[in-house]
Amino acid sequence: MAQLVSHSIFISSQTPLISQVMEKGNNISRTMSDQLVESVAAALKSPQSSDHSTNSALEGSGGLSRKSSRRITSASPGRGGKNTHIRKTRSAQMKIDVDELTSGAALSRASSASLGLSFSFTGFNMPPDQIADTKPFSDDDIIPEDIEAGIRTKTKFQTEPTIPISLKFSDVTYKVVLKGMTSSVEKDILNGISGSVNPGEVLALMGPSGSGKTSLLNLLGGRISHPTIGGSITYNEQSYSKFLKSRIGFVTQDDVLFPHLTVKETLTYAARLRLPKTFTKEQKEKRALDVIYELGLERCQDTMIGGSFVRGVSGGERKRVCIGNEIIINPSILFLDEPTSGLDSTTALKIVQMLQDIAEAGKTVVTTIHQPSSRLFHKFDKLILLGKGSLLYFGKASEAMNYFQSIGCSPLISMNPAEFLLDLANGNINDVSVPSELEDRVQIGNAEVEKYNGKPSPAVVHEYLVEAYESHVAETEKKKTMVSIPLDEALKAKASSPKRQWGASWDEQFSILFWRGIKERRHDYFSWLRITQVLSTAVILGLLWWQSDTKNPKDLQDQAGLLFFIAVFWGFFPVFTAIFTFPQERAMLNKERAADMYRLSAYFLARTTSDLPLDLILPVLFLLVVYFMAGLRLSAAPFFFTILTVFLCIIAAQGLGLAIGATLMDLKRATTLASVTVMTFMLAGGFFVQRVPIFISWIRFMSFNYHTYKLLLKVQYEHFTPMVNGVKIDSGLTEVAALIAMVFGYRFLAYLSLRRMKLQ
Ligand SMILES: Nc1ncnc2c1ncn2[C@@H]1O[C@H](COP(=O)(O)OP(=O)(O)OP(=O)(O)O)[C@@H](O)[C@H]1O
Repeated sequence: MAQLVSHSIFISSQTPLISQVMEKGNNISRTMSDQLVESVAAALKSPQSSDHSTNSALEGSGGLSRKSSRRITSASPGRGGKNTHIRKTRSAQMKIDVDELTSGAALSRASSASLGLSFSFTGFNMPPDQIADTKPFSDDDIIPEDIEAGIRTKTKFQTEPTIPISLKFSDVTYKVVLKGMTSSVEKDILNGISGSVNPGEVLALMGPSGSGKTSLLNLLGGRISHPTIGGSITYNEQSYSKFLKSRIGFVTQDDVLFPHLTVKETLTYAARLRLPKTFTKEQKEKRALDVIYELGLERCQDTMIGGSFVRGVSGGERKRVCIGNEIIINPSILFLDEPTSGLDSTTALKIVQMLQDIAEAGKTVVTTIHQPSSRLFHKFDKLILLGKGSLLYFGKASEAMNYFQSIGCSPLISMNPAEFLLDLANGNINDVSVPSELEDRVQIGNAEVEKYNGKPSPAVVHEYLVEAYESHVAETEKKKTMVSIPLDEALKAKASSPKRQWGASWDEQFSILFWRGIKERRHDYFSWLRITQVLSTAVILGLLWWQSDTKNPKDLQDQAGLLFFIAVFWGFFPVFTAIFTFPQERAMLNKERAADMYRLSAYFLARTTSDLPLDLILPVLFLLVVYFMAGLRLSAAPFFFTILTVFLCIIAAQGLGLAIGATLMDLKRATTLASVTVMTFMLAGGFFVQRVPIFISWIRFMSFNYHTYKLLLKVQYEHFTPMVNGVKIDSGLTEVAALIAMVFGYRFLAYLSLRRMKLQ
């Protein structure tokens, strides 16, 4: 019954729009409008099927109806000022009128909408081919007139219901301690920032470089936890909880992506790791495809992302992949740090338009933005203007200019509002009229006055703006944000649940990360450079020790030298490749762990084992060449044991590299430490020096070169001599045990270091 009532309300709220669409039939295709009317009529006749039919009428063909209605509103004379009103009327279930929020009615409407109790969500039901027909975000889609009018010809971003989250923050402060050589100083990054943003809204954080936008975004997104953070940040009136990690999408300023994965692989792996367990593998893969089509990435879906050394997709496409990575989970809140930086104005407009669409689907969107064009500026619902970490304005973006006018600051020439606001925030008042109160603050005789041609200095302007905001707006806005918003208790409880939500089981996480690792690094392993390096070393060794024999002690000593070199070569190589593993992936690991994409143990095991199959192919090739060219013991068992010994050495050495990399997380320091360690292990390896002083002899037992060398001697010579070059040949069990202990011990150390890094 409730559904029926809300359904009728919905139909009636849409009726004026539908009739407008019909009246302006020349703006949309006849067929589409006919379909629309038929579907609505059918929906009215059949309440049972109404949800779906109305939905499909307004959403399925909705791309056109919406577009048409936008055109109508923008084309209708005398309606210019009502554009936003009509947009809001249309998406009444999603969009919340800020003023209404104080009564709480709008949020409950938005929350019920987001929970699927209304009609506007269709879920990701459209098959990709149909979505492709609508061409939602292709570069070819935007027709020039539409760009001019700031209108995009696409369907809205559509997802299944999500938990609506209202974000409030009050008096947020943040300071950092800067440690100098002799003393430490505290630096205030944010000084008492308050504001709020609700489902259905886009909040833009604007301000000059260094004003604190990224810091505020990170705090709001739960990305910084620091004892020096003050004030309160709440999500649906509750503080940050682990559950929120899976409900928050966070697009960082730098694009953190794997360069060798294609767009499709990137999004598919993200979907498989992040979407809830309730989705099947096929559904997750379909979601990835849907996002590809939604973001207009279909033409580059099989192109590698690329990076500094690999040519890949364009900057705009890469940014869209980053956004796709986050919207794939259908987040309740989406945070974006400078999503349009470095993009041309058309691409930037497309991205901001998409954010607006996402917000209209009931999500909360917060984005920092550097210098938006006026077209972009008008797409934001709310605005925070920061200057040197202080709040200069918070409120509706559309009212920002009026506010500054009301405190006596207005542009003297026509300018983009964003440019004007940034000038003010920078304290630059050229081409800006300022109130006499501000001019009176210029003190004659002050050295600053000369410098700024008798105008107030940037510091004075900043002070005036902060005071003006405090006295005119701050209290009213704070009161508004203090108003409690009624929300379903079950939802509240869910959003504040301390429980984490993993998208995949541990086994699945391991398997996905394992295959992702292999795909990402396949190019490294099968690079001809690496293969040539190993094979050429093998051939040179084979030629130098060509058909060596062991008939007399001198020949035996010579051949033992080859065995020692093999032990050193396969100890050195893996350390220096493994060292890069974690420092190189640090940004990705931080990003993915912050989003709770997987357990650290699954990542660690997958990352350290996915290299193994490929790492073990090269030594086999190497030994096939060296073993037979150098004429080592020709029999199946010794050959097999030689390979096994080298494998063990490689895995132990890799462990050391992983531990050093994970502990230091800095390539320069890690390579320095590794070169000293590897050299020490080599010198203590038993070939160069036999009579090691007793107080330092323990170092041998830590050297994988020493154990590998001893095992290789045993495999080759145990049948005819008990000692070679002063090294005693024994059962080999101690060496095997020592190497196995290193394989696990070093890895355990690396794992602990990664855990510690997370705690930091
Ligand atoms: N951990 C930190 N240690 C020292 N200084 C910091 C730290 N975090 C932020 N800052 C400083 O705080 C100020 C605000 O930084 P933030 O990155 O938030 O600015 P922003 O407005 O996002 O700048 P941009 O637009 O250039 O990205 C800067 O001066 C920055 O150097």
